[in-house]
Amino acid sequence: MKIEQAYTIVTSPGRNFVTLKIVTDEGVYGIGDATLNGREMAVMAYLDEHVIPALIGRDPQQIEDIWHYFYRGAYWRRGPVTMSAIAAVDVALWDIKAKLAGMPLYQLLGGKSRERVMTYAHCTGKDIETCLDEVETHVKLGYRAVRVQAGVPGIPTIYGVAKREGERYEPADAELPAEHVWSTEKYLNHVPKLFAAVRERFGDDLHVLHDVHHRLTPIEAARLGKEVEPYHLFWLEDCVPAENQESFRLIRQHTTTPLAVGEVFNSIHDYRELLENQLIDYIRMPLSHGGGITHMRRVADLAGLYHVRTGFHGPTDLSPVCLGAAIHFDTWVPNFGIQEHMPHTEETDEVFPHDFRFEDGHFIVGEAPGHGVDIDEKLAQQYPYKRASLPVNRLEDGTLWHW
Ligand SMILES: O=C(O)C(=O)C[C@H](O)[C@H](O)CO
Ligand SMILES: [Mg+2]
Repeated sequence: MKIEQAYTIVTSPGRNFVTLKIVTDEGVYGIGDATLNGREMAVMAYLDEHVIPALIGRDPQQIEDIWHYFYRGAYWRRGPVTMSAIAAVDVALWDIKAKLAGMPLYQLLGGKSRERVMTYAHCTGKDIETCLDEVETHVKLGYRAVRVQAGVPGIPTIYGVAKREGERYEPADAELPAEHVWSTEKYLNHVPKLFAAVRERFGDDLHVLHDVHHRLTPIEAARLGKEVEPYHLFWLEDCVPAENQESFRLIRQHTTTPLAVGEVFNSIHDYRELLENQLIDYIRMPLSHGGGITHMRRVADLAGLYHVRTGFHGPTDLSPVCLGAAIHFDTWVPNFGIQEHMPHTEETDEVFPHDFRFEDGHFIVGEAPGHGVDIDEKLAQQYPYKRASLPVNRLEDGTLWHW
């Protein structure tokens, strides 16, 4: 069997997505998500120019060899563009292999470790009250876990909170990066009040999560982790930028609040010190940025040695193809923790028909052979690419900060 054709498809049904389709000489095909929010065209060019020409003619069943061919063979290892391109190939090839086997992907990975996949919803509001009302709505929808992000007095625009009430939150909202203002002091003084209010209104059973989105220094993160301990968070996410893995030692020494890290990671090496020194509790790297299933399996196994569980990134900037593959992975992986769920628009769901379903706060994996997600290429053409950039943050004095 040979790969006869492979091509990228860019579509924007509400936001941009890049998809790789690989077709075999026997007519079986697979698809992988190659979306890298705000840098879509870089991955597309990498695939079109450097990967696809070298894929044609290869045996699609040799997933492992193809992975190493593009990882080692590039010479320039790692990085989000390279690893997203490799991930798209890898997920498409696992899709093909599972279709050839006539099995849903989770069976090929080793079968079910659970019947359903617990998800967490995004609950946001311009202030604490509005955010709590959002929590109530999501609890009524069946969610057992919620991520809470509320506006902070004195900070005009904040990560996770839509600009206008009733609007969906989508951070890549302008052709060129919007400039936001950040104040660590205002944030740190305000955010513990949010968790106190959530516990006061919803009691102890609800899992409560929060995303700091890389904005603190280690000592500030240590303070926050310590202050929110009484509210028993499920996790505190990305409390500092994580290039310096060693910095988590300081945070860890001060707090028992569980830590989740890695949505911007793309390699097992980004995690090595964090895991081996037991500095975190959840890994977040998504399949579509981290080299696909082949690589993520290794990261999850390494994490398992240190009692660390998965909590895959799942915002709308990962396409339903990534989400569908993640739900198979979540259904199989022994050290599963939770799956992020930020619903796609109806238009996106129409472009990417899928067989996973959402029920009572959980995803239920589908039984179709493969990863169960397809792309309607004709419909995809109706939504042309539109350049969209993530914002940047500046401190109140104008200093460029982490967004
Ligand atoms: O979903 C999350 O936890 C995020 O932090 C979402 C990111 O801001 C988003 O993926 C950026 O593209
Ligand atoms: Mg995040």
